[in-house]
Amino acid sequence: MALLNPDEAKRLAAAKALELVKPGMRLGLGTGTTAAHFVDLLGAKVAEGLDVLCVPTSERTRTQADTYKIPLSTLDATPELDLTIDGADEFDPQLRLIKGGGGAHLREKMVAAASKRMVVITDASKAVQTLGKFPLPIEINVFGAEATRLMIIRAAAACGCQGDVKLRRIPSGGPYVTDNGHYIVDASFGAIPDPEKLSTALLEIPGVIEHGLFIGLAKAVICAGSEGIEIFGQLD
Ligand SMILES: O=C[C@H](O)[C@H](O)[C@H](O)COP(=O)(O)O
Repeated sequence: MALLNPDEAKRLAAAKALELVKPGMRLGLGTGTTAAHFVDLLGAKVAEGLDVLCVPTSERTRTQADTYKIPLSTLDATPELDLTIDGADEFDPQLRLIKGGGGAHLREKMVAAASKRMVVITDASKAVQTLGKFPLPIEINVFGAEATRLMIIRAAAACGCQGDVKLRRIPSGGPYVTDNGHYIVDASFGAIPDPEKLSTALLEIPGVIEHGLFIGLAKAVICAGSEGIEIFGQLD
């Protein structure tokens, strides 16, 4: 196989994930550049007559899926899903993830948790031994955002995590606002020695809505590198 660039690798992983989709399935659609390849490929199948019902994890994905006329639902109307396909910012050997680089991790986690299976699609650059090189996104309430940020710093330090915790901003300088109307802080810890402990500690902070650590949710990772596909975990 010819060497793949990262975007070709993402598309290859998305194409492999498409093989898991069967007629009649209720699907969760992830967010991000890798998930967008999956939506493209799924859209082509829907145009050929594939019958699926999908719940998007962001307004961006909803808009993209709409352009293909992919039948869409909500987690309220379709609260139980068969399969979610989504990207990730990092994954480790235990299939723990960091997600939320695109700000969608709250809906992504809710949709993944409502699914029988979550399968992650990535390029090889996302594989790590220890999570944390990618800044951990933490969605927080707008009210008292600075107080919450300081509590996050203290709670993280007690879990062995230190580093900048910064409010995410848009290019014009204002705070980034999620689809849910919240802010995000990005925590540059470098390494997260105990993701389970950090997860619990963060969720105990009243202003924290949801963080981007996905633990025990991904059943498999389809990882495409310059030489082809590697599967971690169980695809079915
Ligand atoms: O909020 C965004 C999501 O968690 C994405 O799935 C994640 O950031 C990976 O995105 P990409 O496929 O663009 O690297």
